[in-house]
Amino acid sequence: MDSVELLDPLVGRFIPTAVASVLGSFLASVYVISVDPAVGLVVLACALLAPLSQMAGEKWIKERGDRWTVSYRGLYAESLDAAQGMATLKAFNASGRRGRELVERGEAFCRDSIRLMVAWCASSSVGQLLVPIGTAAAVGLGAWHAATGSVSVTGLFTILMLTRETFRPMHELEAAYHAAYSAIPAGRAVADVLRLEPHVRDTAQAAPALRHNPPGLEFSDLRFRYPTRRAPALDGFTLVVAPGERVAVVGRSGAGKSTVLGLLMRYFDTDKGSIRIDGHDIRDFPLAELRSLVGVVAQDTYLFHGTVRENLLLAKPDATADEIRRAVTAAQAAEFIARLPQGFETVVGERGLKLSGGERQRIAIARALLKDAPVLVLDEPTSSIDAANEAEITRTLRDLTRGRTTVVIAHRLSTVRDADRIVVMDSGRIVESGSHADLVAGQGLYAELVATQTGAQA
Ligand SMILES: Nc1ncnc2c1ncn2[C@@H]1O[C@H](COP(=O)(O)OP(=O)(O)OP(=O)(O)O)[C@@H](O)[C@H]1O
Repeated sequence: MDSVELLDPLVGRFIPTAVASVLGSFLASVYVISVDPAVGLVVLACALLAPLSQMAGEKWIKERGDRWTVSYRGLYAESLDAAQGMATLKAFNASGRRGRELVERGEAFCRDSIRLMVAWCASSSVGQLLVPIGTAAAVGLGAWHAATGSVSVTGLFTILMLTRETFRPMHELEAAYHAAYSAIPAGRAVADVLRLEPHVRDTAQAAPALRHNPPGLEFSDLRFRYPTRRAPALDGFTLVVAPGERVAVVGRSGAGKSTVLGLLMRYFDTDKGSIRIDGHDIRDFPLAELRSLVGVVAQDTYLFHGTVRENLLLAKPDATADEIRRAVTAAQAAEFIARLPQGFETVVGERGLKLSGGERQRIAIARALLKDAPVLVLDEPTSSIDAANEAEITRTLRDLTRGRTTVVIAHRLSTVRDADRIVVMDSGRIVESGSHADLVAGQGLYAELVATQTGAQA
């Protein structure tokens, strides 16, 4: 946003001034040539050399300008980060430390700004010096030619007037360029963003017809590494979920559970392997169609700045008032929404009224109900809910999963016992699979996780 705004002086001021200056200077110096060729050539040479000398320092300015941009963006991002994370910084008594770091960044930014100014001043002062030199030479030569009679008094008067007119636009150009200098690195930053290619290409034209409702899912030998990581997040993940089956995926933190969801939604594409819905590769579905097939109740529900109703309509923009009422009742959200100051019209989310984790989760469930997708992914659905509400929400979720193919990603093993099947992940692949009783009896990783959690709760 900032970079776009910085382009304004370049587009709005520098470019029109540059066109007018070049044209004005050229015409004025051509007229002086017609009056006195020698004087005209001196004026034209100085008029050309002034901007050329500036261009010679361009590389120097560019280097410093690039450093200035990096410094500016870093300071901006870190200041914003510190403001947004103020509660965390205060809780860790780290706000003073972060404040000092920001001051250091600010000082570095100040130094980079001064370096850029110095480069700018040095390169522009050569050009500026050429203006009085050119004017003095033209006036001196013109006066001499008038004294020797080769130029009339009227000609000398014309030379005096037009020499000034040749150099005047140079001053204006200089001022406009100065105002626009930060637009050059900003323009590069904007171009960098415009050149970015999406990770995932939406090339499919029409969605294949589904034979089963709900459809089955097939994850075959998925291998995936986040671009910023060395180790793969998924390494040979294979899982078949039958139509209508409810499969729970468990595993230690970082095992790759949420990555499976990210790949199913095509936030990223797999490096190797494939995901199929009802036998069709997910890349054969247009992205919008694919995402309309999958409902997600995520770990942390994001509420946008808007009313409760607007947040619910995100799932189904044309939902009727009756559909909304039924969804919130089934998600057990009706009661707390009724208690809000303006009910459904209460503004929530950023800068609005904050809701508790459990209330947000109920909204997420209501959204999933409204979306009514045949495939459902519950990503740690009860992680932000207290034990008293957990049983109730778990019951609601069970109703929600009826008649849908469901993948439950869970940390709290108490929430997955009634799944049709539990699969256990470790280092990006499935290492165990079976019912709760089978897995506990197997004395493997699942039994270990259960023992750890039971021990932690005891
Ligand atoms: N956006 C990302 N960029 C880079 N690495 C990531 C990203 N998201 C996850 N990872 C890494 O990929 C691995 C798998 O992460 P993932 O979130 O899938 O695990 P998880 O089993 O869902 O963990 P948790 O239960 O803690 O949510 C981890 O090593 C994690 O650090």
